[in-house]
Amino acid sequence: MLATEPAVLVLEDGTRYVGRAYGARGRTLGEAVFATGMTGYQETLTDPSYAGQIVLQTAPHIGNTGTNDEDMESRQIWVAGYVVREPSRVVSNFRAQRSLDDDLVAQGVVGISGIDTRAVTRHIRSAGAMRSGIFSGEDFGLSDGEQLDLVLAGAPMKGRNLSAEVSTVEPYTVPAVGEKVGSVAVLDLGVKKSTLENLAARGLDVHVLPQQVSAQDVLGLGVDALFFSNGPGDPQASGKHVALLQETLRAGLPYFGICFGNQLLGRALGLDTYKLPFGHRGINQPVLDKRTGRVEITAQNHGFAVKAPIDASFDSPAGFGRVEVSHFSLNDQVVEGLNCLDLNAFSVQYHPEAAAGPHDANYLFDRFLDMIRAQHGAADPSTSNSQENV
Ligand SMILES: NC(=O)CC[C@H](N)C(=O)O
Repeated sequence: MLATEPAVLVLEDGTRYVGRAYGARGRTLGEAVFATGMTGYQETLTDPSYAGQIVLQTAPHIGNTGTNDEDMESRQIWVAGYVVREPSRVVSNFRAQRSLDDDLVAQGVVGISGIDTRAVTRHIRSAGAMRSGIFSGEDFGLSDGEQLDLVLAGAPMKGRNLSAEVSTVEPYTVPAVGEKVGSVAVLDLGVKKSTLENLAARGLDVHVLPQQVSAQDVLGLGVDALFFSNGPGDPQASGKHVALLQETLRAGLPYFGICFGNQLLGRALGLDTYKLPFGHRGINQPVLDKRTGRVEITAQNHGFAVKAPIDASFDSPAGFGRVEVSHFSLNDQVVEGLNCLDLNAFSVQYHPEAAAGPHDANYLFDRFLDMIRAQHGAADPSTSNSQENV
């Protein structure tokens, strides 16, 4: 049943959008961001990278296919709040187990419906990402000024470290599927299930580690490579993960990173990261692979980016040899991938696991596997390129 109770979305610049209560009642605070995917709302909601964010869906009709246990990208919904135009009145799909509204209520996620999310998106695109709040139930009765004060008291995304909130508490292993090729340590900064499945499907034993482990813990596992996952928060606030990565790179451990893992490789190499005006979130973002000249249509979800020249290779300011931007966005030339020319390390800012989204970039997992295989094949790793140039 759709609610007729009122709710309001308040942005930090004082803009207010009145709609209807959706999901749990109460109040919630977070950075307002828009996602343009026409599909994949369950994967979006359960992507830990959205922790601390109130997500607006530009697709006007949400919830049509309900939710199920298989499409969870992690153990729960992570968005701080959810803004939609029109929740589906019926759930219609053979895989549906519950309605989206059931999940939002059960997990205490405050939402709002009846909002012209495309209008809010246009506002955010010109004014920039902002702190925001959704108020329903008793909190709808607070005065406009009280609601705005609460929004302004909320934590800005810039400078925020959220890794400990989303990471696994205990390490666990996802076994290789089929013939085992090697093993990889995954630092869980908010990892998605489909990433782990993509790694395991390539014959890798996947050792998922809590975010607070040390470089010694990682190196002590004797794995063939290290992977840093996607995740919420500002890469500038993740100094200890950057230091860990620098140490394992110096030890010659091959590395692949996705999204947050791309930003942290950038910082480990001595590059800066910065906050984008309103981020890239959607499943049709065009990226150029400079190596092949091919355009990939990619799934993206990032609010920060690495600062680096996109046209020519350069020296890593932190002394890790030559580096090149491997991929960049064809919408705004933002860095979308890094490749170390003197180390076995690369990363992308977008999502080759693409859940939901196109599979154009899935080859990157194969590239990682090739890197691990090559490392296995090296007669003596201590004389490989990766050691000489660090
Ligand atoms: N999906 C991600 O890993 C996001 C990385 C980072 N939190 C950002 O917003 O840019």
